[in-house]
Amino acid sequence: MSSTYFNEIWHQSQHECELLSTIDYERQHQDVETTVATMNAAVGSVAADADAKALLQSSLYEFYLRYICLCNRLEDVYDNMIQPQKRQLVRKLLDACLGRVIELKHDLVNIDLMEFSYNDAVVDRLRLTPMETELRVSRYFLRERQQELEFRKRTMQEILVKLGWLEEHELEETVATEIEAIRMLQMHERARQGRLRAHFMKEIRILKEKGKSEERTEKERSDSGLLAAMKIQKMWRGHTARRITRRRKMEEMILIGMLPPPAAVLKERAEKLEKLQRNEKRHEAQVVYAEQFETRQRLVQEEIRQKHGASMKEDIADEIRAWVKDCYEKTGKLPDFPTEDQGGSLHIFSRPGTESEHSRSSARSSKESRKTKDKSKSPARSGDLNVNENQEEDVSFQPAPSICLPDIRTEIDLFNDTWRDKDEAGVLSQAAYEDMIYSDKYQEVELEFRRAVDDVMRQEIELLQTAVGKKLKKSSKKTRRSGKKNKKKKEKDLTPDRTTESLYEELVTNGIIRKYPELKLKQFLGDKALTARNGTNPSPGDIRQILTEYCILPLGSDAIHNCTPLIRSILLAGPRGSGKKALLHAICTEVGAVLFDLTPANIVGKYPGKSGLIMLIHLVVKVSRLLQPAVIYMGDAERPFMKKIPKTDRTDPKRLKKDLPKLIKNIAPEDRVIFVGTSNLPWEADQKMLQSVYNRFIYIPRPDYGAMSYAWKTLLHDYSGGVSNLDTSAMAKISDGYTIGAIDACLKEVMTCKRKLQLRTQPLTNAELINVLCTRDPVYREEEEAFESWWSKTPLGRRRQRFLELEEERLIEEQAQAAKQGNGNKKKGTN
Ligand SMILES: Nc1ncnc2c1ncn2[C@@H]1O[C@H](COP(=O)(O)OP(=O)(O)OP(=O)(O)O)[C@@H](O)[C@H]1O
Repeated sequence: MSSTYFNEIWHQSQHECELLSTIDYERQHQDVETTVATMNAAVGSVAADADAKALLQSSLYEFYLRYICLCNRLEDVYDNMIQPQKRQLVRKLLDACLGRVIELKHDLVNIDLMEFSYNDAVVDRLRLTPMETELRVSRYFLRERQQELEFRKRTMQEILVKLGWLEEHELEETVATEIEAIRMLQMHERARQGRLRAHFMKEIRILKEKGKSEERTEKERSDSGLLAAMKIQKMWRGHTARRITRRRKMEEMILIGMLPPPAAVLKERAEKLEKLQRNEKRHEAQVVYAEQFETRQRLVQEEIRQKHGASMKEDIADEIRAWVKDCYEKTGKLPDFPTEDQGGSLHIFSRPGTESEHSRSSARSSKESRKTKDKSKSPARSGDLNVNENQEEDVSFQPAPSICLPDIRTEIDLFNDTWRDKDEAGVLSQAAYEDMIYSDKYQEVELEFRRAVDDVMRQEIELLQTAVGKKLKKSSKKTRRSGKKNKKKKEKDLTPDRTTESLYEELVTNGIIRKYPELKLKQFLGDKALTARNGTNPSPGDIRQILTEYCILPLGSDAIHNCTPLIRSILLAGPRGSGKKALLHAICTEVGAVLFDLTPANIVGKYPGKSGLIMLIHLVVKVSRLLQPAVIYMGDAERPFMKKIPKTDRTDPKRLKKDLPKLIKNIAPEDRVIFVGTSNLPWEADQKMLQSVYNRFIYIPRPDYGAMSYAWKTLLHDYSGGVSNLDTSAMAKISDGYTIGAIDACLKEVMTCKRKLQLRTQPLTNAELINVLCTRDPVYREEEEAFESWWSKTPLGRRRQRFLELEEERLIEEQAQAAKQGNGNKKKGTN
């Protein structure tokens, strides 16, 4: 597809984003106020309350879905667009929209009091398929860090080889040259011809020997030869006709989708598709143009500095002096010069060109302060559901004010000012526009010089004030603020003289940082739910989406992380084989994170003693901060908080009990680090402790029929190479209650190398799989109930429970009132 196509999509998306954000903005400022007022006023009225809530939910859900579709489109544009200035803008808009999706998600969780939100009516109204509502992980997370990730991978391999845990040849990726490949082909072809010739000679020899031994007449021999030839012909013709018919039938079945294509064809197709998607040429062009853009920016900036620097400084200084003089003449006093925080001399003059920049920068600074405020104080946007008891009682569902919407508006304004009406007809080059580089850099240089001139002017005014006899009052604000900063306790660095590389090597050597299998999130099989479900029974697609929103997006981009509610830790709970570790690996793979493993069994005997433990925590916190994004993992997350440890357990799981809450608290709001725990038995832990460590609790249930059927089909195809045509729907029904992990293990056991070779002559039967499957334990109803009951005791579960109880009480009250009224009316009627 051409750049013009993506340009068009971009313009359409901008237009839609403008519409969407305008309505969203208005809704935030008017709709919510009225809705919340209605909600608060309607304390006694069940119907009004429920209506208001439903209205708000459906409105938020609609925005949520529309933003998701928009983000997917913008992501596609960003991946394919080449022009660097447009890419810059699309990237900012994409990040802001992704941030808004996450904000809306948090609002929905607050309203639904469930981690998963559904609203079939909205999906139906927007005419969306479940696939369209799935948020895509941005490809730029990995693509723009490719070199860094490759370097890190190589370093890890080298360390592992040095330790002797990996074979050296695994390191070398043998890429054959063209000549080597031709030589190899020639060698094999000669060998093949040699084998054929040997075979042929052997047959001739056998025939000769036969001829000698059988003494027959010439006629007999020719008759029997003719007969034999006819027989062979007959057999061969029959065989080829059958083969052609079979092939045609197969092709027809594949064409109409009744059979999956053979593995080789599928692989070829997937490779072609991937190549097409990768669009390597566009990506190479992006890099080239981006480099050109950077070089031009640097050169233009230097040129402006040299050409206009002196006159710019003079003009600014003259302007300020004139202002001071003017003030002195009018008031008889020397004015106070605005501080740098206030914007310096920009605060005094609203110059064209500089004003917008100033307003934007001040908007940004105020936004930053808002962010820190929000992340540290406001529970509504903090992402932490472990609030105190009073808040737990609070079942109001007020959406929090958005931090991302102003960002979206800024980017839209920028687009409207610069790009919307730009005449690009006939412009085929994707190079950056020089005039834009010039004006951007001019403003930047002017700001830079203004700051320098402001400093000088401040000193000048100070001198003047002392000369006039009035001492300058120092800004008390600043000193107070710096005093506050100094009060902040700084963490002690236990390893000040060590390089990041040496710390990394130490942690890899000790197995704390570990290699993980590369697994994409889409490899976690299963679709999104087609219809609304209850909160504890999400589909695999819903789980993929929530982990994208809670973990992958904030870890993948700084911009998204800074504007979304902070989630420091998450607990994945589910039965054995439900894919908890697979999801952890998918999170790491999608963002290229470094994985720290603090599973109790993994740290046994490492960093012994109290000082050792302090060092371990210090190293994990420090290195994870240095090598962001990072995931700190703890398997068997319930074990540090278990009330009773079995005597057979020699892993000392309580070792980290006291330090875990501290470790989580040490994850600073600006760090792209997340703590992920997994557990099969979360109810065995002390719930208070568990809830002091984890911000979110996600239950991963066993798969439903749809996911199971899909998993059987996919896994069977992978294991058999597309040869087996087993009835997977029957298997999905039979294996109801098992996890996909159990199916995977079962297939691994049945599909041995020998069995795979026999598949063509001896097709796979259901009985073979069932025999192995029934040796494994399914997820029993009791276990499922234990998970559900455990989830209902998590902070969100408790809030939901409380809300349901209140609803029930109100409903009973309402019914009682209705009954009273009914009786009164009856009495009136009889009187
Ligand atoms: N939805 C799924 N899609 C694809 N593969 C899955 C899915 N669920 C589980 N698996 C596969 O099942 C196997 C076991 O999964 P995994 O080890 O992640 O489970 P787990 O929940 O961590 O188990 P345990 O609690 O026993 O450690 C893995 O090979 C994983 O890829």
